[in-house]
Amino acid sequence: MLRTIDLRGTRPSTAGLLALVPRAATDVSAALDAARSIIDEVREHGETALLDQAERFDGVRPSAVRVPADELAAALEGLAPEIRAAALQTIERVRAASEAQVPAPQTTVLAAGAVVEQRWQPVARVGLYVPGGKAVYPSSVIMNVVPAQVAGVRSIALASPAQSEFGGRIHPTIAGIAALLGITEVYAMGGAGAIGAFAYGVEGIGLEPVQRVTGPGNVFVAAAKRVVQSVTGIDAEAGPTDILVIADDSADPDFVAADLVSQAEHDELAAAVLVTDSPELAARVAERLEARVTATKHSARVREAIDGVQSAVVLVDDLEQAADFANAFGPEHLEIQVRDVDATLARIENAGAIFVGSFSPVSLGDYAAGSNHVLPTGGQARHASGLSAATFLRPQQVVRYDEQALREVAPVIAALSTEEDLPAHGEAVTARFPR
Ligand SMILES: NC(=O)c1ccc[n+]([C@@H]2O[C@H](COP(=O)([O-])OP(=O)(O)OC[C@H]3O[C@@H](n4cnc5c(N)ncnc54)[C@H](O)[C@@H]3O)[C@@H](O)[C@H]2O)c1
Ligand SMILES: N[C@H](CO)Cc1c[nH]c[nH+]1
Ligand SMILES: [Zn+2]
Repeated sequence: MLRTIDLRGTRPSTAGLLALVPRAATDVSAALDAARSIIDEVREHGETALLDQAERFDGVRPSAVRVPADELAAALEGLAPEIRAAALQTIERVRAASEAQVPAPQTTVLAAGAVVEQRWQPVARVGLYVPGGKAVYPSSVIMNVVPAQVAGVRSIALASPAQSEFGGRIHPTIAGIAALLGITEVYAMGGAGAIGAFAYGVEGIGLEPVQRVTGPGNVFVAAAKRVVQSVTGIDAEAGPTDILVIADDSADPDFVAADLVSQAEHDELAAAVLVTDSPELAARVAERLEARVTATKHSARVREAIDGVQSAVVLVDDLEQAADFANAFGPEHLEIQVRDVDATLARIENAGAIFVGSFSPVSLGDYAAGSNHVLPTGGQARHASGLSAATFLRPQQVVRYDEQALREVAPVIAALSTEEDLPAHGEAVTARFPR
């Protein structure tokens, strides 16, 4: 069960807190070498490597990596009505929230005839990863595709691992929801190989390199995204899930336990952390946790995650210290279940997504809140953010000066170019004003 980190009576510095933050023993950096060699195989041997890797890691050899159009059409046709309806509702909510993430273009007039515009340009082509190992993630199709479409990305490719249960095809619900969203370029490939295929392209199957790879995945997927960052953009390292709950004695211990188990269910490497100023609450959560871990379907996986070094109950003196710890941890998901939620919320700087109050569990955000569930893990939320329409957009500056506006600023350019000993820069301006 959860180990205890007792911070009561201490006031560690940020560096001190960072050293105490629980993290999995197998992290992204530990998976880098494996990811790199898997990517190299794909660069060298293309589709054959992807088929070999499916056989090796997914236990099945697909007949081809590219998913044929008729398979997508059949999957769309075969979507169960309740799944189709749930997907459509999620799509509608995620689309509405994603539209609000598109920044407005700006025009700044610095003087008469001197204008700097800022426009938001979508990346041209993206590769979206949808996990499918220990669990399959049709919801991640929506979380990837919708913001890319809202941003105006022209070319979208999607990948998910081959499933042995379906003879090497991708999971039919993933195929069906991709088709529902109008995606036609889909590949049965998983893990680091899929990320490498997106980054470098695969000749022979028409897979052209992408400019950005996004989507969640296990530690190998996250490591592969780190490896390919020099050739393609990524969203964030959205690897093995974590949840951190800040709770005081007003929280319902069963709600807290249920939420910790819900995210531990993803992966043995998932982190479940409770931070509380109430030892009584900690004890009651531990009781409920034991009952829930024993009863839940994926009990062995959940127990391994909860028992892992990455999971803990952290005892603090007060909720200010709880917020300091959360900021050092940089959780993917932060839940705040305390009496005065806004006071704690105001102290939070770092989190992928924040779930406030007793009736906003992480599972809500996983499927139906309208927020995006692809979020930075492993402390990356200290500097990165979750997937959004903005992930697929780049600000570009457009400079528009007329003759008079350039003439007015010419002495500034002359002074600075002379100071930098780059006189040709100044001459490019004076050439325009010979007299
Ligand atoms: N942070 C987020 O936004 C977010 C969202 C959803 C899920 N997740 C995480 O995504 C992950 C999903 O993992 P999954 O395993 O179910 O699916 P996955 O698709 O991420 O991983 C399966 C693939 O991993 C590769 N693989 C498996 N074993 C390997 C090995 N020993 N060496 C090299 N490669 C190997 C294979 O290529 C396989 O196809 C979980 O960790 C979950 O927590 C994160
Ligand atoms: N909790 C995951 C994000 O870390 C997302 C997810 C998808 N399905 C279930 N959960
Ligand atoms: Zn989840």
